[in-house]
Amino acid sequence: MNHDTIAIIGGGNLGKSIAQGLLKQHNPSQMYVTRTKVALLDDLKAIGVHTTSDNILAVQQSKILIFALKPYRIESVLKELAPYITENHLVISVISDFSIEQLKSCVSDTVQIVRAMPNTAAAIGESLTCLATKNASAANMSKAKLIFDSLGETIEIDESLMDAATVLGACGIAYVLRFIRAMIQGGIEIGFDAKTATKIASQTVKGASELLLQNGNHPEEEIDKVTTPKGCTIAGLNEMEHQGFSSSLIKGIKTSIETIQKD
Ligand SMILES: NC(=O)C1=CN([C@@H]2O[C@H](COP(=O)(O)OP(=O)(O)OC[C@H]3O[C@@H](n4cnc5c(N)ncnc54)[C@H](O)[C@@H]3O)[C@@H](O)[C@H]2O)C=CC1
Ligand SMILES: O=C(O)[C@@H]1CCC=N1
Repeated sequence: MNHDTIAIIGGGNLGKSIAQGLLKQHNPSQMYVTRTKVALLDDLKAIGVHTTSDNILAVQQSKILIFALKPYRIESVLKELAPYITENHLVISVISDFSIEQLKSCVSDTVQIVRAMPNTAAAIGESLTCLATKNASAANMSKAKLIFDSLGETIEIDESLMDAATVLGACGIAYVLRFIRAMIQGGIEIGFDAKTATKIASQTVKGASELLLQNGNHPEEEIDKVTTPKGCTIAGLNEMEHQGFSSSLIKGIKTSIETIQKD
C-alpha cells in the first residue's frame, strides 16, 4: 500500500484505468486526477478523488506523478510543469513512444523518472506492466513497482524494449479482444446466442491463459492435450493456419511496432 499522494496527469482511457485499479487499495483523498474536460471525471470525484484541470495544483499536492497523456501533448505539459516538479517527486510516464531521454530534457536534471507500460486491465488489477528507468534510485524503483504490482504483475526491462512492451502488453489487450470477438461470432454461427457465446469464449480464453501462467507449459504442450487424432480440434486449427492465423498475428505485431518506430 502506497501512502504518497499520487497525481495522474491525463485521466483518459489508461489514466482512468490506473486510477480505478489503484483505488482498490489507495485512499481516494490521496489521489489527484486531471484532464481538460474535468466533468468526465465526476465518477472519481463522487468517491472522493480530487479531480481538476489544474495540473500545477495536482503536482504541488502530490509526491508521485503519473503522466498518461497522448505522446504529442507531453512535451508542452511537462515544460509548463517543470518549475513545479522537484527532486522530491517521482515522475512515472506511461506514454508510449516518448523516451526517458526526451522526458529528462523537459524537467530538471535531478528529477527521477520511471517509464511504465501497463494496459487497461489495470482497472481490474490484471495488468502486466513493464518498467524501465535510467536514473531512478532503487527506493523509487521499488515505489513504482509497488504501485504497478497493485495493478497486476510487473516486469523490469531495459528501456530499449519499451516499444516491444507497448505492442505485446498494451496493444495486446486489443488483439486478444478481437480474437475473442471472432470466437463469439463463430460461436453464434454454430448455435449460441451472443451472451452465451461471450461467456464461453471469455472464460475459455481465461482458462487457456491460466494453464500457461499456472503450469508454466509451452502452449503447444497444452494444445496436444486437446487435439484428438483425426478429431475436430486439429481439423479446425489446421484450417485456421492455412488461412494465415499465426502469420497474421505475427505480421500485425510487427506492423504495430513499425508504426511506433517509423518516426
Ligand atoms: N489506452 C491504452 O490502452 C494505453 C495507452 N498508453 C499510453 O497512454 C497515453 C494515454 O493514452 P489514452 O489514455 O489512450 O489516451 P486518452 O486520450 O484517452 O487520455 C489522455 C487524456 O489526457 C487528457 N489531457 C489532454 N491534455 C491535457 C492536459 N493539458 N492536462 C491534463 N489532461 C490532459 C485528455 O483529456 C485525455 O482524457 C498515451 O501516451 C498512450 O500511448 C499506454 C498503454 C496502454
Ligand atoms: O495505440 C496506441 O497508440 C496506444 C499505445 C498502447 C496502446 N494504445
